[in-house]
Amino acid sequence: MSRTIKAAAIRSSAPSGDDAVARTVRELIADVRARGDEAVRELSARFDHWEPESFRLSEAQLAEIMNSLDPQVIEDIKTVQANVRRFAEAQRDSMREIEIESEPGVFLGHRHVPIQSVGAYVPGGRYPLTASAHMTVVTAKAAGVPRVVACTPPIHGAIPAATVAAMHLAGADEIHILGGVQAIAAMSVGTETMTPVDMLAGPGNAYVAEAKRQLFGEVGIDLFAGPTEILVIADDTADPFIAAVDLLSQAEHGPDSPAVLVTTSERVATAVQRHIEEILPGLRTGDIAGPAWRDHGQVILADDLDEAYRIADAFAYEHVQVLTGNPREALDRMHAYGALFLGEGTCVSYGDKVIGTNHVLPTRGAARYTGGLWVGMYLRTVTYQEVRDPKLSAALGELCGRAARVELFEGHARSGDVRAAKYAGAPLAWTDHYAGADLA
Ligand SMILES: NC(=O)c1ccc[n+]([C@@H]2O[C@H](COP(=O)([O-])OP(=O)(O)OC[C@H]3O[C@@H](n4cnc5c(N)ncnc54)[C@H](O)[C@@H]3O)[C@@H](O)[C@H]2O)c1
Ligand SMILES: N[C@H](CO)Cc1c[nH]c[nH+]1
Ligand SMILES: [Zn+2]
Repeated sequence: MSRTIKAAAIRSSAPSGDDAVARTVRELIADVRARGDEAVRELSARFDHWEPESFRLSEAQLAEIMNSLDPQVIEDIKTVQANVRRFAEAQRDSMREIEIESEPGVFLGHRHVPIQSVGAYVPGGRYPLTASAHMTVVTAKAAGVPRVVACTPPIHGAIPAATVAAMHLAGADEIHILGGVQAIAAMSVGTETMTPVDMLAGPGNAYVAEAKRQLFGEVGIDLFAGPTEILVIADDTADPFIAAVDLLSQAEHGPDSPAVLVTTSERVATAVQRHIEEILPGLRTGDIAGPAWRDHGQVILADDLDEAYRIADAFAYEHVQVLTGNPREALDRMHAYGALFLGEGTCVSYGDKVIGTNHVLPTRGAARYTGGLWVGMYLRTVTYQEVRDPKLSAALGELCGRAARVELFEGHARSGDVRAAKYAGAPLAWTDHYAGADLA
């Protein structure tokens, strides 16, 4: 029976659609819908103190930003984007297009067709999330999306140069310095200066995630990728200092980012908590990670690893780091997570920043029903069919006629009837259209 040693003061919950954030977001979307660019301008000024002549960057501005950056930053962006692209392309190439001949003369197939326009949201209210540009834009381009509109907010009134460079190098077709609900709404419903997109992708804070949730249907969305979460599973072999550092790595995302330790070792539980208190005062973002750990941090003592995996599955967290003697075991034992980080050699920060898997991952329980962003989310798997053998079409027509009439669909039934009549001379009760036709 597990024992909670440190409980969360506040529990994070899935968005309900009727809380304060949801109400604010509803009003902001309605405003952008009603007043277009005028509303976008006002909201950008209100929330981000950002009132440029144009939110969209010009070619000249892009060139200036690229030239302003340290060449090492550009080089690193290119290296990471190559890692993200390599994995995304391998995933894309694993998606087979198929065509089967289900019966002689009957062909059924599916193809993967890129979505035609995508809005890539790259968060940045608190800090520049440059890596989210790799994850959203590089992956969309690997899928073959022809139009990628990338939006990111200004940071403290300035353009986030490295993020813009990452968007540009990733192949974004339009880059706008615009954040929050106003960006999500503008890309979804369109304004005088923004042509709407077909799908939104990318993470964001609670406002951004809620805006995507409310606009889903009108546009496609990738997934619910809200405030970051981390859960560490540790047995007695784990290094508690590494566990503590890694828990805080995600707690620094925001005061609403939960960090949970599930361990089978009382020694590890105690040591991790001590190390966290030691590390926090020296962490530049300790003013965020501290409250996150205080209000959302949990330490749970499990009887054994079986129970630890069960507890971790129940959390269905975005990131699960496995610091145990046999970390690969988690691949078979766990079911609900956004991404697994197996062993001490890797960590969530590698996934966030450099290694090549996608860091846009499900939060707040969404891992129960979806994985993270990947190239397949930008592709629509669409089917087609063709019947080349008239005899088989006639047989299908008779079957269709009977099946449709069971459901009282007379119009559907007749589409089957006419083929049975035209190709096999079947008698028709409701028309003499084919009577006497040459059926050779
Ligand atoms: N799940 C994932 O895959 C994933 C990946 C990366 C980042 N994240 C999350 O993204 C988030 C980034 O958050 P952020 O805030 O730094 O950037 P953000 O870009 O998501 O949000 C900034 C915007 O929020 C809007 N905003 C701020 N306060 C508001 C208010 N009171 N009302 C209406 N709008 C308001 C502003 O317009 C601002 O432009 C973090 O929570 C992080 O954990 C999640
Ligand atoms: N942990 C975030 C959600 O996976 C992604 C990220 C990017 N940069 C830093 N962190
Ligand atoms: Zn992170």
